[in-house]
Amino acid sequence: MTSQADPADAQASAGAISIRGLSKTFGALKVLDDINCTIGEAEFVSTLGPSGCGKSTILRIIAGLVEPDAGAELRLLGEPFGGQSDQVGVVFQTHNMLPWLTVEKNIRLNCEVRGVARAEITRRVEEILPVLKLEGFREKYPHQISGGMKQRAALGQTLIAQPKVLLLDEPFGALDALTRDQLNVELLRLWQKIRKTVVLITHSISEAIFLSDRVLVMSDRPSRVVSDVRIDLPRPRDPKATREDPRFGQYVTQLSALMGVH
Ligand SMILES: Nc1ncnc2c1ncn2[C@@H]1O[C@H](COP(=O)(O)OP(=O)(O)OP(=O)(O)O)[C@@H](O)[C@H]1O
Repeated sequence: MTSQADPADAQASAGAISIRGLSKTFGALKVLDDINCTIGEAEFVSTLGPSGCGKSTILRIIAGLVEPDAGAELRLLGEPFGGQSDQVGVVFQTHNMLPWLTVEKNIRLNCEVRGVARAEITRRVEEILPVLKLEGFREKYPHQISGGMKQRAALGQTLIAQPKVLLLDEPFGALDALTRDQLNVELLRLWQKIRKTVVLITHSISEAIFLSDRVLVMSDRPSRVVSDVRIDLPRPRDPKATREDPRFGQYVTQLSALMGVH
């Protein structure tokens, strides 16, 4: 995404996601106020902002789950938005696996309902399960696996449909700090392999820095993009080396100040 002050408008249509003049009002509550940004293809962008500022609302609009106010110009992969799209996959904080299906069957389901051929679904499952470290748990039911595994399976449910854009709404937010750190490392490894466009919502400044190419900072409601920070840390990123890089600390200081956290 580019900030509102960024003169990259000419390249807007080249991005995976292009948002111009996006506002959203729920009744009397103005949540989003003229959001403008572009997210490039294969870019990993995180969004930070105060609680309730509208981060999830932006994601839900991109996912076609919420209507923006009139006047917004939204493009997905160069095309005007047209509601929900197969090109977009979403993972929320809480998984939506069906309790009566195994991990594998839950993952297959997203393709089965789309009419993908059985053999092709099997091919994709065999590719995805090892990447998500779920091979040994394919026959387990959701209640038999840990919270971290459930969120990995939720990622699998989305990835199997091969979306070009991945929207992650605090996917590990409900997990303990250690599991969350581990899953972030795995997410990064996965992203380095699949290189999809990712938009992540998080409350964690260090998580945003560790994972992202750019971090967008939003203001309080009515919310705008107040800053767009490019994270210039080398990839692939090793957790220890990245956190020990002096620039990591500088980004923490910069983003903390922007967030009003001192
Ligand atoms: N469908 C809806 N109807 C009415 N109000 C809504 C609806 N969805 C969101 N809101 C309101 O819009 C505001 C922004 O909500 P949103 O969930 O997008 O914020 P957020 O930044 O993701 O919050 P958090 O960081 O706490 O998860 C909140 O005040 C919320 O109550």
